[in-house]
Amino acid sequence: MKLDLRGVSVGVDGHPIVHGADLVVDDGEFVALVGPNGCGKSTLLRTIYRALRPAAGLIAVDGDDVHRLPARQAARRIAVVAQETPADLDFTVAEIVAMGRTPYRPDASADEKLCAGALDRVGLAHYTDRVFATLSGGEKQRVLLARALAQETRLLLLDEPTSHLDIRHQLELLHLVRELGIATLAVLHDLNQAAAFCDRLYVMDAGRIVAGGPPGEVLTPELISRVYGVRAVRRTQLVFERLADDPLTDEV
Ligand SMILES: Nc1ncnc2c1ncn2[C@@H]1O[C@H](COP(=O)(O)OP(=O)(O)OP(=O)(O)O)[C@@H](O)[C@H]1O
Repeated sequence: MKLDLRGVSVGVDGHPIVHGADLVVDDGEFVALVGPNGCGKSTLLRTIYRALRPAAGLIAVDGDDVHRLPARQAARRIAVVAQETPADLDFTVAEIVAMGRTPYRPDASADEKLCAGALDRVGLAHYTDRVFATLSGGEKQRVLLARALAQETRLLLLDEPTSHLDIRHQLELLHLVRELGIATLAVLHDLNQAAAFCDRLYVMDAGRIVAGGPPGEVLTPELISRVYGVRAVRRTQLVFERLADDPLTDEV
């Protein structure tokens, strides 16, 4: 599954927000989209998952224009964890995750197994009967990732997927996404995390993509200073890793 954006411009309510964005996510790649608040990251992502239409340019998934695909076909190709959580309806966690199966012909027992597996992967297997509205922000975010996983697409879009998560769950989520091995485009704010987990990243500034490539090449102090208006300095500080990544722990 390949995502390919060519010259995508987007306006909202008559205001031009994104200008001529070129962006590619290859099969199996984990790509981050970073940039200052208000630069247009969510607007671009929303255009990829069809919440907005581009004013110009083409968004292709495996060569097909996503905005011309029937809704069900698009939903079989693209799963989304959006920034805004859905209205706090009275659905249970199981019902929310099962929504990921909507694009497919129902198969009760297979669907149930898939959804249970997806919830297990985000560490919420025991939450099936909880009412979604009663969950914490971080739990909601993980349930919505489970719904996206249950959708079994080859392309995953994530808008600030770690914003409500504590440091352990941030690492778990990023690790999980990387392990999925499916094409993923994620809006991230933490540049160190983006550099640690992503194959490549794109930097947006004022509606334009101003850089793209492997983190080590793109995230130079010069670029960070120009785009974010801060100085980037290498200093020793606490670095967080999953316990499972710790070689000492592995030996135990
Ligand atoms: N309806 C609208 N009318 C005018 N401007 C809008 C409208 N919707 C969004 N914008 C503007 O578009 C710009 C891009 O917003 P967007 O949410 O895409 O940014 P972002 O990069 O995702 O920001 P953040 O990091 O803060 O989430 C912002 O300046 C926002 O105020």
